[in-house]
Amino acid sequence: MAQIIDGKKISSEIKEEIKSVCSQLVKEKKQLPGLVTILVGNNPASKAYVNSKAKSCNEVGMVSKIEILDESISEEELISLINRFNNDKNYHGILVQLPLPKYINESNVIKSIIPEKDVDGFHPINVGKLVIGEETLIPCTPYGILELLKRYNIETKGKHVVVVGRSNIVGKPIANLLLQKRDGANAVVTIVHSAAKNISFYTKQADILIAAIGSPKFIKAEMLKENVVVIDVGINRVEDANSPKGYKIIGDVDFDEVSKIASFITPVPGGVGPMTIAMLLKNTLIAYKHLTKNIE
Ligand SMILES: Nc1nc2c(c(=O)[nH]1)N[C@@H](CN(C=O)c1ccc(C(=O)N[C@@H](CCC(=O)O)C(=O)O)cc1)CN2
Repeated sequence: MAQIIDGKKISSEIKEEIKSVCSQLVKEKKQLPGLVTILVGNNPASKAYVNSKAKSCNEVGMVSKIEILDESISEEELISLINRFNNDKNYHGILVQLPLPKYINESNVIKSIIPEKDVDGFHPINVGKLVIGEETLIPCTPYGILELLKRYNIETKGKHVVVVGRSNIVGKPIANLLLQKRDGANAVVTIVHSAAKNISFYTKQADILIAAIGSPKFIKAEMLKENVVVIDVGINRVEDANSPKGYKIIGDVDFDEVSKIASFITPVPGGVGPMTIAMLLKNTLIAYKHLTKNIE
């Protein structure tokens, strides 16, 4: 039976570490790190994530602001708001909750955030730095996966990591990070996606499997080898008549079957998800440090 990788526990530990840094800043009467989160429209899941980010900021002692904008806002108005925060010294991190309404060009919006405040790590300058192995703000979910592997002492050097999914938020950045030699994981990486003719051919070779496809229970035990490490990034809402909410969250991996053959596995919920917010706080602290030079 696989050992559970407890993202909830690790994310709490990271938040405690950040909280103690913020307490020290208070003692030294220094400015506190600040994060502004921008939400366009009223997608219930996005609203919940934004509230959760603000709550976590408050818990660790960071300054936090939520800007909720009507779905009818124009791209120009959104970018002009971002520009205001680009120049606001109270906020060191700016995050625009995704997805955006279809009529707003996501790429234009991401590019309008100055790279120094881009705590999502989605700006092309930060993406480029990540790919060439330079220090930068790393997208929160991949950063969380690296932290889980590190804190569970899971060796990646020379291991074959198979990433299923090629999104800009998870698949591409985690593949690049795990590939890195200098200060990196030094793994052998394969990216598989929906156009692959025989996905199992690739997944069966994985020492570490990262599932980020957005398809409930897509990864089955017979697609994997014994003792594989399984990281499930999927967050899929499926109907559940037994839940008061009417739905439950499940991952991209068939947890019940796969946990019988894996050596380590992340659950959903409680695995990678909580790490996304913990690493957002960490990125806000890193951005603060660079912008203010207030911490060694
Ligand atoms: N600007 C961004 N937008 C989005 C990102 C992102 O990193 N930046 N990621 C996702 C949503 N997301 C954060 O924004 C996020 C997703 C899931 C969780 C989480 O803690 N999940 C829990 C389950 C929560 C539930 O019950 O609904 C878990 O897996 O245990 C946190 C943050 C898309 N948008």
